Amino acid sequence: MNRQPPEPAGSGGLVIRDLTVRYGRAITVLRSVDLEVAAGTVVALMGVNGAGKTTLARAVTGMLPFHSGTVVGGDITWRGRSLLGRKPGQVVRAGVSQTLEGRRIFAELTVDQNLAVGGMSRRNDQALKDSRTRVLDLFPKLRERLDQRAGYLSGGEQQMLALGRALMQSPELLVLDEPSLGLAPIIVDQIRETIGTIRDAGTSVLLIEQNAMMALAVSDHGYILSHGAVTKHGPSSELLADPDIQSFYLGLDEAADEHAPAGNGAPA
Ligand SMILES: Nc1ncnc2c1ncn2[C@@H]1O[C@H](COP(=O)(O)OP(=O)(O)OP(=O)(O)O)[C@@H](O)[C@H]1O
Repeated sequence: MNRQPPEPAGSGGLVIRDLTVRYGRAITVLRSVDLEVAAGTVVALMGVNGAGKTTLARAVTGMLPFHSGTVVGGDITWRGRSLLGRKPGQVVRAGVSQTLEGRRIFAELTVDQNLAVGGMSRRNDQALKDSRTRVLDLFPKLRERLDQRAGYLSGGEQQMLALGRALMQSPELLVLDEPSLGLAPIIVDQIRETIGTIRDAGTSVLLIEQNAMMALAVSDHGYILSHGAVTKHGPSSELLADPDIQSFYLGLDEAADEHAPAGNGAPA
């Protein structure tokens, strides 16, 4: 496994600086967020429901306008160039793909057709074929079910298909929104291992997760988002040892539930 210290993101990775995002005219959801994903690393973004994790993913992937969201301050650069104002297709062509929260696959299409849709913006047939082979090597279960309707796959297989579809673009950065959501622990372990494999093959990952244990186990660096602001960040090994994070996010303190603030009140 590649555990070299990450290079500074600089021009090689994703750099988010002072990002403020609003929905409509009045709802400010992200406040002056700074975050980096250096090339070749997995970065975990964690936080409770409503902290703003998905909003950050939308800002990166050009999806905010579909949700009446606007970047009102700061910048997001990828390989040294701003992503602000780019449409989702342009972001994908720049090398950034994403999976959406809740495993959104096309249930009526077959596994193979879902993968084909994932590779649609690739013009080169050979590149498409190579991507498909790489994805099926990574997920042998999908190869066995190529002609099956995606809606009949198990939850874990659907998540693998969602990941595989995003990988059809051979992205340099993959943004994963809660890949462990609703999955059994054994499947979560498989997804975690797959994320490590994807990173080792050279794709950086921004992993959005409420499952902090899983996220910190596979990531190099982690960020905690609370009420739209980054309240803590550091190497994942250090966050795993942090008493606040252990008690609130990892459930390692039996009293955590009693002391946990209500709603979105994660420790600052
Ligand atoms: N289109 C929208 N219009 C107005 N408010 C929104 C919109 N989308 C999200 N929000 C609000 O923004 C806040 C952050 O939501 P977001 O989905 O980014 O959080 P999250 O950390 O991803 O939560 P979860 O883990 O539950 O998905 C929430 O209060 C949510 O209600």
